[in-house]
Amino acid sequence: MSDTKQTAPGCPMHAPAPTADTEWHGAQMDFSKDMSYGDYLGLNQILHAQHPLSPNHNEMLFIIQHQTSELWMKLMLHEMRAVRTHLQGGELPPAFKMLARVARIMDQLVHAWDVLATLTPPEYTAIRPYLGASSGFQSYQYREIEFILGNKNAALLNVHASTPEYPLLQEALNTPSVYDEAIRLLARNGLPISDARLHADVTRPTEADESVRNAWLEVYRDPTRYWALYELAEKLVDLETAFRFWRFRHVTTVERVIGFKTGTGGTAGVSYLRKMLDVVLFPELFALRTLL
Ligand code: HEM
Ligand SMILES: N[C@@H](CC(=O)c1ccccc1NC=O)C(=O)O
Repeated sequence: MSDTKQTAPGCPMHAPAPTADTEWHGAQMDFSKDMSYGDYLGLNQILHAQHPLSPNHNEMLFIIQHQTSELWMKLMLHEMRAVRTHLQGGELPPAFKMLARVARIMDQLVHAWDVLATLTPPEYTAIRPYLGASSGFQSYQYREIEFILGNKNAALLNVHASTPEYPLLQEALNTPSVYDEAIRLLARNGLPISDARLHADVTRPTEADESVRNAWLEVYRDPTRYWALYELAEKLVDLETAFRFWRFRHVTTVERVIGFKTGTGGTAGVSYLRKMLDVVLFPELFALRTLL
């Protein structure tokens, strides 16, 4: 490990390591040969990846807000891919554990907007010209999250054409969503699902299906008989609810900061983001509530 250790010259956070005879409550002090905290976590890469382009003080907040969001998104994807595999295998307890974690990560991202909301319009206006045409619209991890939850849109792949992420996103588009797998599980548990739904084009966004709604309705009318499916449904509702809050905080924060300006990504801005509030990921799980 020692030959991979790097130093950051001139950085006060990375002063020379203390000598081996320095003692503090028995703690190991010399990591010239052993893997340290920073080595394990790759902090040299992470903490040297903030490169403000403007002279404005507040750009650091903007950068770190997005970088931390992307890290949490990475974990969400890691968990959701595993959820999908567990649903395929009918292993519900581990899937529940992971779905609960994903919903809490989404909650974390919802609350993170409180930090960014301290960025005022004049502060952001000082940064915005330096952003060029870059925009969260180009976040490939966000797009993969949308895809894995079933909000597929092949046209949006074009943003990533000729990037290393393109094949990954293409695969995400072509792979059944977590919700598709939940519906297959309903069918495997003897609940009648239409052939049209079971063989629906997985590259298209989820469309409400009557047989799926009726299947979930049966689950909700007899929870004790279908307890695991009932729990799965509620976990999915938790996740969609948290996602809706995220979208809402995004659009309200954007309106607060840039008003109705056109987005750097080329969309109309707030009116585009408001349209996205109408997206329903798991339509039947919400539709059935009116019927109970
Ligand atoms: C001051 C802060 C922010 C502003 C003014 C802002 C503005 C916008 C605008 C106007 C759009 C529409 C696309 C465009 O034309 O650019 C957008 C999309 C997007 N933003 Fe932000 N945003 C902010 C912060 C964030 C943060 C912190 C994230 C977290 C990663 C984020 C993630 C996204 C994503 C994923 C999209 C695409 C949404 C979709 O297509 O449904 N944004 N943003
Ligand atoms: N679309 C934003 C720019 C923006 O927010 C942004 C730019 C670069 C990196 C991340 C961003 N955040 C989310 O869209 C705007 O129109 O001001």
